[in-house]
Amino acid sequence: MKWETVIGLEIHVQLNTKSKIFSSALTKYGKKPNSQACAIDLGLPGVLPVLNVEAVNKAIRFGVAINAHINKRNIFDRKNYFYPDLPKGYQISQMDWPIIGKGKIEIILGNQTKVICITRAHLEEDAGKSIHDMFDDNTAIDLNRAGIPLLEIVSEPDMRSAKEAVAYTKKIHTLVQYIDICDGNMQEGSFRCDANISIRPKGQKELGTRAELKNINSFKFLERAINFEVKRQKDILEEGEKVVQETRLYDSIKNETRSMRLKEETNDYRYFPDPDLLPIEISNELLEKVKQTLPELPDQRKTRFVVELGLSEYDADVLTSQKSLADYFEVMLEDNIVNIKLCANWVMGELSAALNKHQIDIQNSPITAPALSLLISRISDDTISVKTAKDVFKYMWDSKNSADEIIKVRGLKQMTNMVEIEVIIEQVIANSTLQVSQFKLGNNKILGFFIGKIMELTGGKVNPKQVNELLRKKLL
Ligand SMILES: Nc1ncnc2c1ncn2[C@@H]1O[C@H](COP(=O)(O)OP(=O)(O)OP(=O)(O)O)[C@@H](O)[C@H]1O
Ligand SMILES: [Mg+2]
Ligand SMILES: [Mg+2]
Repeated sequence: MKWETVIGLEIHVQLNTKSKIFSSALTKYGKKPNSQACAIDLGLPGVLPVLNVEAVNKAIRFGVAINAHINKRNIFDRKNYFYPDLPKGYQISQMDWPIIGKGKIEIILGNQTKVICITRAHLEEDAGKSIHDMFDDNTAIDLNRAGIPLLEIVSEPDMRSAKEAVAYTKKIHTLVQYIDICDGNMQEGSFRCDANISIRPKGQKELGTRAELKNINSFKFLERAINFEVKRQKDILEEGEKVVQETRLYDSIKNETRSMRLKEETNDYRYFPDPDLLPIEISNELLEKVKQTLPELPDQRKTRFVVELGLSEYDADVLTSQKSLADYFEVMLEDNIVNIKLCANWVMGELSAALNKHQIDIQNSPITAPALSLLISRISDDTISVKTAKDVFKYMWDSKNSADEIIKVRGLKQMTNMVEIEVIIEQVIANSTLQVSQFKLGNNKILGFFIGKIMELTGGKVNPKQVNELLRKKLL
């Protein structure tokens, strides 16, 4: 039987507000357990939640950025369930009237574009955290996370493969950082997703039964978890059995998913409007204001890179996939607008590789954008060859000295004296009679041999293009 995979994602975006959504407790990550939880987060009797307007503004920013419908009147509901990390016995969320309604996200896979519909995005508070490994057999609860504002973005079941799900998630991950509503830190859990997966016979309209994989916090795990789950469900159906609707956990070490609990139905939560909170009313003025403060969005920036800077779609896509990467690149162009393509290549190549290898964010790069820009100018003005530039880059990385200082101190400037270069070329030709005769017999590849020798003798300090031309002349 041919099966079709169906995926819908719930992405939890932690909004980067200073204080919590309903209290003034701070939201900093990594603080001492329970040092950032106040009476409101604990749900003690007699307290009242007070809405943090910043969280509302940030949710609206998302809605405006994806051009979604915004519910100008939206309502907080109580979602009731018992769990030790939820002291109130309910989570404040939004059910029937979410702040953001329908919207769309466009993803690109290879050379195909696909639209993924967004069902809704609602505001809610995060729960606390159970700590199982600190007190022997006891479990402790840290409520620092309780009450941190989340925007849960729910997609339609529109994705058909793990790759599409990853592309969609990455797109949202990039966007929320561009519009500065989330720090995007997946390791710290600021951006995580639940993947709902089902399969159905190809051509069938009705959806199959879904399993929900909770709290996935890396793109790699998302892809692996979905692929594992799809295979598990296929095996079940092919055995003639039924998939059960349940919540599962992805174990990244064993690369498998395990059942956590049967999935609750919506009505198990006994949702009802929170009587402690007024509906949120969004005025046209506020909407207008948010629109005006929105920065250039990733797609717009990408288009500008293609149209105005002449970059390829691919390069523009890579460079704009991270706001900080695109910012760095644009600072380089301030002094180097003639070498756009070369700057792009160095950011995506040498620099990204070094940052990756040392696990450093581009904001903390030991080589700043103006410094790299200068290095590139030294390639384009023929002071050094590309090969030498790669060495200079390494010295810059380690020493933080400028390209010019390094070139000077290490004597790396390219030889420009043609007479000297000619002498070396003639010397190489004179010592390579066999290779010369091979060249004369039509073996053009042998040129590489000569170039290699010349590079060796000059320590790479010659311009390969010049050498190539001269060499051909001398060999004829
Ligand atoms: N049969 C299905 N196969 C795959 N995905 C599905 C299927 N049915 C629903 N989905 C997806 O599951 C997600 C459901 O999220 P939603 O927040 O609406 O409800 P929930 O998961 O039941 O509730 P909760 O927020 O409590 O986890 C959506 O992304 C939706 O597209
Ligand atoms: Mg949900
Ligand atoms: Mg869910």
